[in-house]
Amino acid sequence: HRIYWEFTTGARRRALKKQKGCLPAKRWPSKDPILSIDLFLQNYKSFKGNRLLEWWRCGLINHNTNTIEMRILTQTVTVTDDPENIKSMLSLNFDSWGIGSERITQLSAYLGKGIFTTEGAAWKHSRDMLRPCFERNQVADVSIMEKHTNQLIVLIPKDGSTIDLQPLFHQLTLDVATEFLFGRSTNSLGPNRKDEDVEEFVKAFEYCQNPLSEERMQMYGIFAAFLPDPKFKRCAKYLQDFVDKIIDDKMNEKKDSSPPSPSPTHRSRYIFLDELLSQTQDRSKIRAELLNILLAGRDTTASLLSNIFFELPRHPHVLSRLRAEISKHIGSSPPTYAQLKDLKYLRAIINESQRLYPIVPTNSREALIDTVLPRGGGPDQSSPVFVPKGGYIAWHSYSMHRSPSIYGPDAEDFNPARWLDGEHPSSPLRPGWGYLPFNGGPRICIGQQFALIETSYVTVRILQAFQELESRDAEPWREKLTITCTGLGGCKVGLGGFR
Ligand code: HEM
Repeated sequence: HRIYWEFTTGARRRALKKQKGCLPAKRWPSKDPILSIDLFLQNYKSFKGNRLLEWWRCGLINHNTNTIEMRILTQTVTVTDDPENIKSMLSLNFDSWGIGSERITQLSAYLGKGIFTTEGAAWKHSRDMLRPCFERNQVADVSIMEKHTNQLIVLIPKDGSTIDLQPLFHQLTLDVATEFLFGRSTNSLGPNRKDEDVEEFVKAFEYCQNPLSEERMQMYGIFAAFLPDPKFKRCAKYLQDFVDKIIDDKMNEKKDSSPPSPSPTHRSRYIFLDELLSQTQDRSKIRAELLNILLAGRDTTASLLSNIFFELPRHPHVLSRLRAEISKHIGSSPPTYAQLKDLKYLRAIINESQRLYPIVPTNSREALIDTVLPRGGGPDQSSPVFVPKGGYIAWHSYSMHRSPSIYGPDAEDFNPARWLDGEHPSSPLRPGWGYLPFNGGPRICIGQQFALIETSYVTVRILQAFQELESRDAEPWREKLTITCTGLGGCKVGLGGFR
């Protein structure tokens, strides 16, 4: 078998390496030459201490490289924060890379088969069905956001007492996403809210996204990752039942000859759930598509809002400049889409927040065929690196976004001015593939514009409503890493000067 392999696959690989001039990437040294147990334990300890992202970033810096190979237990992973390598995987060489069998297995277990868990024709079909939701005229209709943001503002204490905005942002983005995509909101912030159902749903989603929860790590320690998890199954079932209820309600509404329209704006909107129901009656397919899009649209924008309101009160000059921009361009009335697009400083704040705290700070792809990364091999890391079929590459936007070679010596500071031409030594800043909050290439985030408008809308409305914003948390930002990343301590603030 080995001789046959050397003459076929082996010979093909050697030829490819020679043709492209491939050299091996640096290897992260390990005390245990077989399973790298020491590296596994260091990863585990960093994850448990909520500092895995920093640990990886420091690893790359300390090894003086942007691309490094690491063996953990039975798997070899190449970690890179080199924009050229990321561009090659996500765009130039897109067809050679898949989202990875591990991701498909893990996410399908609770989401089913949808845009996040499929590839090829099935993925394209899901994406084509979703695309009309995010056309300009859909995203520009900010009326949905007004209603839900008002409901959130009602729930904020007006006397300046401390409130954690993070859970409220999670409810808000769920309410907005369900109304936008399904034509019917979970309305968890509304006056007649059925809190318990939505709370359970959010908890179940969070559990499934983070099977290595603190609860399980405390119970089983390092073995948590390898033991069966009955709670995961219960949570996955809860998610399915919750979404089934939305589907049933919609079907019943359709059966009813004169359905009460929830809002006049809906009649002209493209509603994703309506489109799904017109294409298939297969409940598991509909459910999977809904859960997939909820994974994307829910906690991502909530985490971004939470990070922005974490930073704003810590930088009074940034906050007052933003207030000045809002009063100049909008005043105190609800903003329009066009006005929001005009807020250059707000956009710089959003960019800066996503730079320092990317919501998807690390991601991976699996080689579908023998292929190469353009850089990272050899003593100066400038040669291509060979990646065999099945090889895993993890890229690290978190460390790329903090790289002084792209953002200058103050890369670790929160400074929105770096995004404004002429206001920072590294200006004009054009990081290209060195800035990737929404990914790039054919699988770029389809909800990017929607997320930016929602974030801008909510930020403006809260600042219009409250003249005072204070941080009530002395702790620095720390990561809470699941498949996305949010601030561990939430977003504790005091809001006053209500008008
Ligand atoms: C700040 C908010 C958001 C961030 C940072 C974000 C980021 C991302 C990233 C990095 C990906 C690529 C994932 C991968 O390839 O592995 C992605 C994909 C996606 N996002 Fe977003 N996203 C946000 C908000 C939204 C919203 C609000 C929606 C929809 C309502 C959405 C829908 C999607 C979808 C459907 C995909 C899958 C695209 C595909 O595979 O073709 N996202 N997002």
